[in-house]
Amino acid sequence: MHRTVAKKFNAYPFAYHAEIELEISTLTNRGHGLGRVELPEEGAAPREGLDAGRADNAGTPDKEGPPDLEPTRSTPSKNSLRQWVVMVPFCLPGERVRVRVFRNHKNYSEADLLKVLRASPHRVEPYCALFGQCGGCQYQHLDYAEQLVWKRRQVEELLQHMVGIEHEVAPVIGSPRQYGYRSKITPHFKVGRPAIGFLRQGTRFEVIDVPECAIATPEINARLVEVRERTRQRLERREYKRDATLLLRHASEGVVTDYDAVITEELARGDAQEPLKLRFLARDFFQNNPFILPAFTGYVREQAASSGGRFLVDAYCGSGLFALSAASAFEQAAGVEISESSIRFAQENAVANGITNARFLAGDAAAIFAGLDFPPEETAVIIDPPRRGCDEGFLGQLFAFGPRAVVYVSCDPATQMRDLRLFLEAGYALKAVQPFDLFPQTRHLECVITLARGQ
Ligand SMILES: C[S@@+](CC[C@H](N)C(=O)[O-])C[C@H]1O[C@@H](n2cnc3c(N)ncnc32)[C@H](O)[C@@H]1O
Repeated sequence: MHRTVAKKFNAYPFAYHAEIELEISTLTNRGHGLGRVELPEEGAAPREGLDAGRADNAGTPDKEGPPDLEPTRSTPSKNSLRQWVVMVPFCLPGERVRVRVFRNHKNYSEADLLKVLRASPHRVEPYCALFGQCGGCQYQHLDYAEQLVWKRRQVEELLQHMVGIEHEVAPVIGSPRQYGYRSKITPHFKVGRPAIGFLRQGTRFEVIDVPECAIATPEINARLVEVRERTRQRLERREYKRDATLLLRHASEGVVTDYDAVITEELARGDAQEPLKLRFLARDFFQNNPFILPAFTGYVREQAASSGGRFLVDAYCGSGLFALSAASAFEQAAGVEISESSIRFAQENAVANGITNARFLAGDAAAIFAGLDFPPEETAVIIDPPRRGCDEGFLGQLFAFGPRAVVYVSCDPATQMRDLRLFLEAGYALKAVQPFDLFPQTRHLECVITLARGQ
């Protein structure tokens, strides 16, 4: 793969493009294979294939930053060898691989996969021809059952490393569809470039052309042909003044491309009721895997309701997904959300679905607690914040209110675990950890944790 050569290459411990062989032992939460090689202690004679000098080879500034999980620090061993971590995308635990180093960091190196010398029994043929080039998917080469095993392990390790506790993590609930599940894609393009697609794996700025996306619904892919052609013609006519992002969103109305379109998602409910019909603006947040939503919302409802509370708060409620799917299990429900358009639709969705015990407030999540007339000891709170997690102001208000139970839904278990520490310090006990795979073939996962206030 061609890389832009710009800044000075740190050539310790490997020369630029040094080729090495190693065993992959685990996956990082970026979905990269991680292996270790033995290095002589600094000061000992360099070994074959290692360049302990500091050559002036140019480096490769276009790779992503350090992994979410710090690799284990190199530790000296008695025989003057030490372990050095090497990260390699697209290879699997148990594999022996030949790789080419493109960057050395202070305590680990990054490398590209050249050859799988001994394959994992879980290696499968990727479905998409662009797998390995496109930054969207990390796991198409790993069989689905094993993807779920590794996602569960990722949550277990985060609990141990970030929270310092061992707690049972339930097996990950998989998606009924493993390809063709995404109901929203947002291809990008850059003015003056022909590619319309997604970021190249490992880069932050380079867009690769993606004519078809294996994880998007077939309906989105059918529409993508026409959307790409129209965009290409407009690019040729120089109609765009700046780089942009297209939207294709699949809902009951079909596939829409207008950010301001009002669209409807139907959510099947297990209790023989009519499906819940949720309307929202195409530009606003809505979960992107509709196939897993009945199991996902059913679990969140059951966790909140089984706490024994009579009242429900849904913080970061969007267009009302959790509040409205759980409202019938409570006397009253209240939702809060910063997007005014989402909250307007949440109110309209309550009326349209004949739900009379739910009310919604537009504002910062922390605003829900002022004037809330629910008794805290009889209230369950669902929280589903953006990737960055909850802010301290919200958590302070939540702890001051002190609900009997909290069901914390997150698409980033690392920020969720950071917040979990604060819940434990505030006297909450961890009751259940249930990951859901809303994002098959990718490193992402959704995790639901249930907390109860200590007696
Ligand atoms: C992960 S989404 C969850 C939405 C909803 N629970 C659902 O599943 O459809 C997070 C939501 O938090 C909202 N949000 C972001 N910052 C917020 C804040 N400070 N206060 C309240 N809502 C916020 C976003 O607009 C978004 O709708």
